[in-house]
This record gives sequence, structure tokens and C-alpha cells, in this order.
Amino acid sequence: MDTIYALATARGKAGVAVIRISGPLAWQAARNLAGTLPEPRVAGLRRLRLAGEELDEAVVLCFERGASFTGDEVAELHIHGAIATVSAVLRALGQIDGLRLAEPGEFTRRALENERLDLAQVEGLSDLIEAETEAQRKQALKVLSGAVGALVEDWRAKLIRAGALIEATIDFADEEVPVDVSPEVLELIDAVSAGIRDELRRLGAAERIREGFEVAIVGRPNAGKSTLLNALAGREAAITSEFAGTTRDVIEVRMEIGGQAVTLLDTAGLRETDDVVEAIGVERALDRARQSDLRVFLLDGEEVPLIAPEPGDLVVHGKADIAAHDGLNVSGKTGEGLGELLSAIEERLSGLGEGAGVMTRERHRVAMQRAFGALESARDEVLRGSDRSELAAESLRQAAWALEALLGRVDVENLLDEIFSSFCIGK
Ligand SMILES: Nc1nc2c(c(=O)[nH]1)N(C=O)[C@@H](CNc1ccc(C(=O)N[C@@H](CCC(=O)O)C(=O)O)cc1)CN2
Ligand SMILES: Nc1nc2c(ncn2[C@@H]2O[C@H](COP(=O)(O)OP(=O)(O)OP(=O)(O)O)[C@@H](O)[C@H]2O)c(=O)[nH]1
Ligand SMILES: [Mg+2]
Repeated sequence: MDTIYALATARGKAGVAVIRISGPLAWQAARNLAGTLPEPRVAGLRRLRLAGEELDEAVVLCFERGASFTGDEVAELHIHGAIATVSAVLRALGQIDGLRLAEPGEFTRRALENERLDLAQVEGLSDLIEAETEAQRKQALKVLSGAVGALVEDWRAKLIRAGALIEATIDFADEEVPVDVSPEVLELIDAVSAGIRDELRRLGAAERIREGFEVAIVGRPNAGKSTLLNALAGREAAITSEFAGTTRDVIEVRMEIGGQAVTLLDTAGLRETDDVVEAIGVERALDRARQSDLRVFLLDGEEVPLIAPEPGDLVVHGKADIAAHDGLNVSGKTGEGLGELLSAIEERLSGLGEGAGVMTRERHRVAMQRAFGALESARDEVLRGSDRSELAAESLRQAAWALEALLGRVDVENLLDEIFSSFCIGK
């Protein structure tokens, strides 16, 4: 097995930078530079030198094989974060025989191979590194802590018990008074199916937290949508003008509202029009608005045509500086009512995000659907009587297999490259 090394902290000038070395030669390599090593898990201050040349004064931290992030023997060099210092130490490590630079995600891949993390935890770690909002951070940390594994283990234990009950009836099929295990088997299958169905239902909310919610501003031409978007975004993202029909394309602004990632959409003003280009804009506006998680209807004294608010959508009156109506009044021009609008959006999003469970991505959905389908077959076979026991047992095994794939225990080799390619070097 290779010994790998990489800068674990971000590239560029910094106060301190951490270089991580993992593999059988990790301590030897660190000793080459530091002379002596501190006790494992105790930080020690050392002068790093290579071939007599002084590189830096560093804090060195060693982890024993089997008790490190990767599971390998690990050494960390906490050095000064100067670009030149980092280059000099990386260059020195490159000169040591048997060491090579780590590929993106390779430390985490070792952690997976050494069973320090399961595949869902790896995804959680990837999400944690990408997290920009509080909701994303909390969700990712929960997954990194092993929440998926705990749930899957519970389901798997139930399926193993159901399988064992069925196997027992196959083995003792000749007995005079066979015990009917099907009620207990069905109960176990139904418990797991219900759990999976629940997690499938909650997955949409978790995906929204991970990817961000889409919030579309809709209204008639000239209602002040683009002005409102710019005010909320704090920059001139969209063109505004006194001419009705200014916005044609959907304008997207990424922002954070109440700890949630949001893509705020400005859309073309809605009206029937003979202008070919504007009509395309209106179609796009309607499509995106319908697909959005939340719509903000910006009224200008008249109803918005072509689309109606769905339950939970926000309806507000614009240009509050000129006229006030019943309900929430906002003005992109003066900023009036924007705090209340943001609070209202925040409240809606926290409602939409509330149902999130621990399954967070399409891969989880596919695996759970596969398991769910296999459980339906198992249920059918059990109901059709004991001569179908072999088939029921096989379906249960398939369901357990699909669940194990969630944790990366089976059937995922082809996925790993894709998952790790999104990691940064040093993770
Ligand atoms: N300096 C440093 N800080 C870091 C990391 C690191 O690798 N190095 N991490 C990198 O992501 C995170 C912490 N994650 C870690 C996870 C496991 C172990 C570890 O040594 N695990 C052993 C021992 C566990 C224990 O003592 O309780 C093990 O699991 O066997 C270390 C760091 C964030 N901070
Ligand atoms: N008084 C006042 N004028 C506003 C306000 N918001 C926008 N306006 C003006 O209304 C006109 C239209 O503003 P936009 O933001 O371009 O309107 P829009 O809804 O994006 O229009 P379309 O892109 O054509 O659909 C511009 O002249 C703005 O200056 C507001 O809150 N108060
Ligand atoms: Mg506009």
C-alpha cells in the first residue's frame, strides 16, 4: 500500500497549514523531517529539516494505525501557512522514497476501505465540506455521524429475523404440526416497508436542504419584480426599467435566507402577448414558477394572470411607497417590508425543510425503492403460502442487499470514482 500525502487545508496564504501523510511510511517520513516524533496523539513542536536545510518550525501530530481518520498510520505537519513554506515541505516529502501525492478524496477513500466510515458517511463528509448554510451543516453532520447506518442496521436486523423464520419452516417442512410464522414475518416486512416509505417521503426535503430551495417571484409586467430581486440580493442582478416586458430570461440569484440555501428567481412579467420573444419568456416564467418550491406573487393592484397561488405561496403588494393595501406591502425601491417578506419566506422554507430525514440523495432513493420493491414481492410470496418460502426468502435477501448498497458494502465499485472525484485534494 502506498503512503500518500497532501495539503489538508485550503490552498493559498494562511496562518497555519496542515499537511497530512497516511500509510505505512507516514511516521518514517515525518521522522525524516522532524528528527524525533512526539507520542501518538500528542502534539509536539519540531524543526523540520531535509538534507540539512531548515524548512520550518512545525507542530507534529501522529496517529497510530487503526486509530486515525484514515485507519492508516498518519502523521500531520502543522506548518506556517506561507505559500513558499507549503511548497518547500511538499517538495521535501516528494523526495522521500515510497511517498506520493494523494488523489482527490483519497484519504477518505482509505477511511472507507479501512471501514472507518461507510459510504453514506463519506457522502455526509462530502456534503459537510460543501456546506454553506446552517441547515446543510446540521444535516451533513448527522449523516457523517452514521445516522444512515443506524437506520439501515435496524431494518436489516428485522429482515434477517424474517428470513430466519422462513428458513426454519423450509428446514422443518415435514413436521406434523408446522408453526405458521407468516404473521410475524409479515409484521417484520411491514415495519421495514413503512420505515422505507417514510424515509422516501422525507428525502425530498433533505434534497432541498442540500441543493437549495427555489423561490420564484411572479407578477404582471412592471410590478417591480426585478427591483425586488435586486433589493433582496443586495446587487443589481437583473435589469429594471419603466418599460413593461423588460425581463425575458429567468434570472437566478443564490443566497441564504434564514440558514437555508435559496435560489431566488426573477421571471418575465406575466401577460398574454404577441411579442414572440416575450411570449417565450412568459412560458419560461410559468415553467420555472410551477417547478419552484415557493412562489412570491407580487401584486400591482390587479390579479396575476396565467397562474394561481398554491397553498403556502406568498402574496404581497408591491410599490408600498406609493400605495398600501391589506396584507404585506413591500417596496424594492425603498426597502419597506423586505424584512417581513424575508421572515415569511424563512418560515415557509423551514416548514418545507422540517420533514427531512437522513436520506439525502438520488442514490439513496434508488436503493430504497429497490429494497421496497423486493419487500413487496416478499410480502406477496409469504401470503401465497409456505410452498413459496424459497421465493420469499430470496426476495428478503434482495431487499437486504439493496439496503447494504446504501452503506457501500456491496455493489458500489463503479460508484466510488464518481463519488470521490467531487472531493478536494487533501480530504
Ligand atoms: N488535525 C486534524 N483535525 C481534524 C481532522 C484531522 O484529520 N486532523 N479531521 C479529519 O476529517 C476531522 C476530525 N475527524 C477525525 C476522525 C477520526 C479521527 C481518529 O483518530 N479516529 C480514531 C480514534 C477515535 C478516538 O480516539 O475516539 C478511530 O476512529 O479509531 C481523527 C479525526 C476534523 N479535524
Ligand atoms: N415607486 C416604486 N417604483 C418601483 C418599485 N419597484 C419597481 N419600481 C419601478 O417600476 C418599474 C418596473 O420595475 P421592474 O423591477 O423592472 O419591474 P418588473 O416587474 O421586473 O417588470 P418586467 O420585467 O417587465 O416584468 C421601474 O420603473 C421601477 O423603477 C417600488 O417599490 N416603488
Ligand atoms: Mg423584470
